[in-house]
Amino acid sequence: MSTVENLKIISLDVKDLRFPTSLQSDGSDAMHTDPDYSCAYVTIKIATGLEGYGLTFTLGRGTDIVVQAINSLKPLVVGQVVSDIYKDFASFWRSITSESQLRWIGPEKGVTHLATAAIINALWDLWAKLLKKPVWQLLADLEPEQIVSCIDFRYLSNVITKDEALHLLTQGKFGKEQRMNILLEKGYPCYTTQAGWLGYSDEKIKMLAQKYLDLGFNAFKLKVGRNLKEDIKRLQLVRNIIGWDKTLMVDANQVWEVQEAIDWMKFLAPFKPLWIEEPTSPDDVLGHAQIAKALNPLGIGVATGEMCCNRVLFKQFLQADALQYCQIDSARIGGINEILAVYLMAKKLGVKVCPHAGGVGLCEMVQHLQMWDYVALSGTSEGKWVEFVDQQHEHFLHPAIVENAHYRAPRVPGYSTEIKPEAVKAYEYPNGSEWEDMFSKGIFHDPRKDK
Ligand SMILES: C[C@H](O)[C@@H](O)CC(=O)C(=O)O
Ligand SMILES: [Mg+2]
Repeated sequence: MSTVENLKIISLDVKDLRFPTSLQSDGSDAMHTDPDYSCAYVTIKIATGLEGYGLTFTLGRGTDIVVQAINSLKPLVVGQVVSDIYKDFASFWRSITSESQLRWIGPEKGVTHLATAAIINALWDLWAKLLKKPVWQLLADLEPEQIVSCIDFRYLSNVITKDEALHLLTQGKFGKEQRMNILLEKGYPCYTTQAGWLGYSDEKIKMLAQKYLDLGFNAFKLKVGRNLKEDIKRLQLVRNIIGWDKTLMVDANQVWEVQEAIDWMKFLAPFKPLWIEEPTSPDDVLGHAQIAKALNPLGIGVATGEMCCNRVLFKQFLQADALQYCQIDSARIGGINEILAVYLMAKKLGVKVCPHAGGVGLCEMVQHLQMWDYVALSGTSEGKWVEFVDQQHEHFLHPAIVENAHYRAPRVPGYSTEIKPEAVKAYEYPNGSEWEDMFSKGIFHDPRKDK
């Protein structure tokens, strides 16, 4: 810790970055038909000039609102001494999430929590750079007491206490070195959603399924939920290509009623999906539990988490057997500190964590978390994957690297969150050069004209 003593945060800057993914229907699903993958991108600078980068993922419109929320939290960050934050990270995290007036517009959910995630992610990037380690290794090297000191256990004690967390983390130390070596050699398994976006033509789906099969992928996720006949046709198309020995997942992105989800999935069951993801409202714990119970005899699990608003809701999903695959998302809840709590609860209750990724920077970040889990907590990658989508990585200075359907363990210090300055200039909304160009060609409406 000595190298980070007395360093003050001197600035926090945030930018609205948007990529025009809706043009090709990249990222489309039954609920989100035209996403422009975007992010609120935070830069935190300390007195030495070192910068930490963090972001939260958005779908285009609304990113400006997250930017505003980040600016509202800024006074709580600028002027802080980083060593004070990292010595008692849980207290700092609580100061951000429980600010007595701002919390009214959350608390710990929605826009304010996305803003928290971007700031907290930047602070982890900074910490890892100060210690010259990738985040996964920083986490793996922290003593159990230090990990626990990052977590706000408020509202969790009926499922996990600090002492239980310490016990799980201490157990996780056995075999850590060996697992680190395996990770460095083999990487961590991933599945892809690249072939599955709902707005893609059948030809494109077939071409991409074949491409990723040839690249060594053995697990594929398809979007469903708009039209049952279409779903059946597409699942058949993809099964024809990948065969029956590969894993298939399906994702409805919250479009169904509870009974509708059960009925629809009975028709998709012959295609042997491993899980149905987000079958209904992301807040409906008991609805998910009902779906999970009904689909269990068909061998289909329930996956959710990418829109689970905080650790408390994750707790209830886990308590109620409402999910079999816990999909933490690196930018939805309040950054690494809160996600650590979810991993610990999932470990205690024996639920597999298969992180959501794919959106801008999500693959870059979440690979670190799952690698830490493998090395220092659950100790296994059996039956687990991190999602992978091959989009927007070219804009990152140190992008996620996938080879043979495995994420390579990042070696560069930080959280892999730094976006190239030229990409920031081109895609800042609405004044970036790419946006100016698209507005001038009439490809998108220029919002500045509405003012
Ligand atoms: C709108 C997003 O692309 C969403 O469809 C992503 C998602 O649900 C997933 O990757 O899973
Ligand atoms: Mg999903």
